[in-house]
Amino acid sequence: MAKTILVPGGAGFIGSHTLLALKAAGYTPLVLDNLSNGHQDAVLDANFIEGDIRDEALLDQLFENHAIDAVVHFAAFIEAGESVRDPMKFYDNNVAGSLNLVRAMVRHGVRKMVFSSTAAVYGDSTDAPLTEDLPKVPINPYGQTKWAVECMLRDTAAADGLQAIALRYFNAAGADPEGRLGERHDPETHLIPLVLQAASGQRDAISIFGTDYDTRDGTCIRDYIHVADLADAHVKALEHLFTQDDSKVRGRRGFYDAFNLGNGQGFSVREVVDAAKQVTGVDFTVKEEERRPGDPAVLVANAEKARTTLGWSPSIPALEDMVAHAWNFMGQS
Ligand SMILES: NC(=O)c1ccc[n+]([C@@H]2O[C@H](COP(=O)([O-])OP(=O)(O)OC[C@H]3O[C@@H](n4cnc5c(N)ncnc54)[C@H](O)[C@@H]3O)[C@@H](O)[C@H]2O)c1
Ligand SMILES: O=c1ccn([C@@H]2O[C@H](COP(=O)(O)OP(=O)(O)O[C@H]3O[C@H](CO)[C@@H](O)[C@H](O)[C@H]3O)[C@@H](O)[C@H]2O)c(=O)[nH]1
Repeated sequence: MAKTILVPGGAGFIGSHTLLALKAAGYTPLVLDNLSNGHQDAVLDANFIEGDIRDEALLDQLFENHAIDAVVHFAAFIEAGESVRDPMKFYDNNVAGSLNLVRAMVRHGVRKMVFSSTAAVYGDSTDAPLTEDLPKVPINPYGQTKWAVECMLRDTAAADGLQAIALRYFNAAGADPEGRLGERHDPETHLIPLVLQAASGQRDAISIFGTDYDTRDGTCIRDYIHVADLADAHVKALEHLFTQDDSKVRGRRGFYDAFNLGNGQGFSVREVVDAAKQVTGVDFTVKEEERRPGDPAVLVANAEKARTTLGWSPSIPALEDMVAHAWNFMGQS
């Protein structure tokens, strides 16, 4: 029988794309989303429950009524800049929400979780590319909340037999190559969709936040990873969890591991702008502004561990393809 996967945050950008990959791999996803930032119509071909991971009674009801085999947990607030301005909003949703969810899993004997973590846990590291074992020193509350949840999963694995994988995504980008889904954050804060809004005339210009970073052209460098490749990594992570030999788990000992997901290649903000101009053929206005609080200068992944342990490798590594798929989703190509 198909395994049922609870997907909190499945109506969001990465979650909705992952639903397609889960279905294609033969799983039955069940989405739980409070629609604070997601879209119900992004849930294609999966059951949807509107609700909040902080609602203990709802979680109890859900775990009682459905035979859930694993949880793939995307539900969180995601903007690093906003987390600097309103940290408690992030601690409440990301940490208290995840605590409530993990507690419910332990109560109901559901042991397997894949968790959306982030490159932001590494803070302003001078190492590039970043490996998983580097110190976790987030420089914004958002990254801090994600690292707090990772610690909770690690410790709960040791004490209560949870089996958890944290996937540390670098910058999610692109859209479903078949055009069914795309990025619809509102308000949008991410670089690529904003740049494309400038190209399509939906906004007057794009602003570059900071041109005095210690990088090759003074702007921040990020490792952009296609959302379809992230989706695929969740399937691989689940497979890894389902092939763990439970009989070898002594006593209450569980399993916890973390994997970087990126292409291993960094692009500066200016390079992203240039790629968008090339893909769209539009020469839009670019402004230069002050740094945005909470932004590390460089975040580039070493994703070797995900390749060797999970058998994952990106299939759409080119930045131009990510930009083109996002542009296609906007109905512009
Ligand atoms: N977008 C990126 O580049 C990126 C990079 C690294 C990590 N992540 C992480 O990946 C996950 C998904 O990111 P995304 O870009 O798809 O964001 P998103 O905002 O599109 O998706 C998050 C979803 O969670 C839902 N949600 C939020 N709080 C909830 C709650 N309390 N209960 C139920 N549902 C709730 C929202 O409505 C939304 O649908 C997040 O955990 C984020 O921190 C994202
Ligand atoms: O109008 C804009 C928007 C962004 N940027 C810059 O572009 C880069 C990328 O920014 P953005 O697209 O907002 O992504 P990040 O802030 O890097 O964060 C994303 O990527 C992180 C992992 O690296 C995740 O943890 C976060 O959830 C996700 O929002 C940063 O240097 C920004 O300062 C601009 O210059 N102008």
